[in-house]
Amino acid sequence: MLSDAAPGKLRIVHGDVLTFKIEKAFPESLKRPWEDDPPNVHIIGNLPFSVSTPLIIKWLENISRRDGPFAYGRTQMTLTFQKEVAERLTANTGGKPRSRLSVMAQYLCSVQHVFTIPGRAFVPKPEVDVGVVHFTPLIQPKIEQPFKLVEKVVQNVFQFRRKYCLRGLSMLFPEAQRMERTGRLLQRADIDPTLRPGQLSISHFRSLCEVYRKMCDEDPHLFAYNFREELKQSKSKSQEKDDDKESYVL
Ligand SMILES: C[S@@+](CC[C@H](N)C(=O)[O-])C[C@H]1O[C@@H](n2cnc3c(N)ncnc32)[C@H](O)[C@@H]1O
Repeated sequence: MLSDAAPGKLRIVHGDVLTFKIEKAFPESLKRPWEDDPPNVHIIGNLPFSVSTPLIIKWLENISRRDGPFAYGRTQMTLTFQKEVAERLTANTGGKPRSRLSVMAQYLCSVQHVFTIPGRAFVPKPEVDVGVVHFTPLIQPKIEQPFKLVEKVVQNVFQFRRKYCLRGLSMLFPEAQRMERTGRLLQRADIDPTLRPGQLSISHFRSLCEVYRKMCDEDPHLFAYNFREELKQSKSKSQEKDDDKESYVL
């Protein structure tokens, strides 16, 4: 009905936004160099919250690679989120909602919580209020390292959000050299180890990512290191030892 009402002006595509190739949806002529003003393509979404949060992570990674919807240039986005997620996306350093999402969004985009829509504006009324967030990709990201590397550092820092940042960062390193290498990372990045995750600014994260990148270049196994795997392996080794003991007793 909508496309009939606006012939030639509106095309409705039925599909899954998680797999739809937006980079093929518009003519090539709309493409703009990255450094120019944003192109005449705007993503507007009011999706279920279970879709919008994984989607923004996927689109942030697309921004870092300048592909997907950002093959047209610095495509702007206006999306809705649960209000608390909108507050995390836009939180400043030291703010209560400061989180992994704040750093991941703000190192790549200028992010603005434009307004909040009260839950009562919707039928049926959701349990939560809705935040409308506007994103404009930055010409120059504030951290110039691969997305996955930034994600790994940020994720590790925020996994112990009430502890000193030292705690989460230490999990980037194998247990055997954990304390020594964490100390070296913090010293080389010139970061106070007793800062809490929420107190770290984007430029603190930039220094941490740069030094961690150098450490990964020096040790090619480091980036693949996952402390959960090490934990699992050491648990299964001690389980094996216990099993051996039991069979001896039997
Ligand atoms: C909150 S409603 C918004 C409806 C309408 N766009 C509006 O703003 O009033 C969310 C809509 O997202 C659609 N949706 C859910 N998952 C989707 C997905 N993976 N891809 C595309 N649309 C999706 C639902 O069918 C539903 O129509």
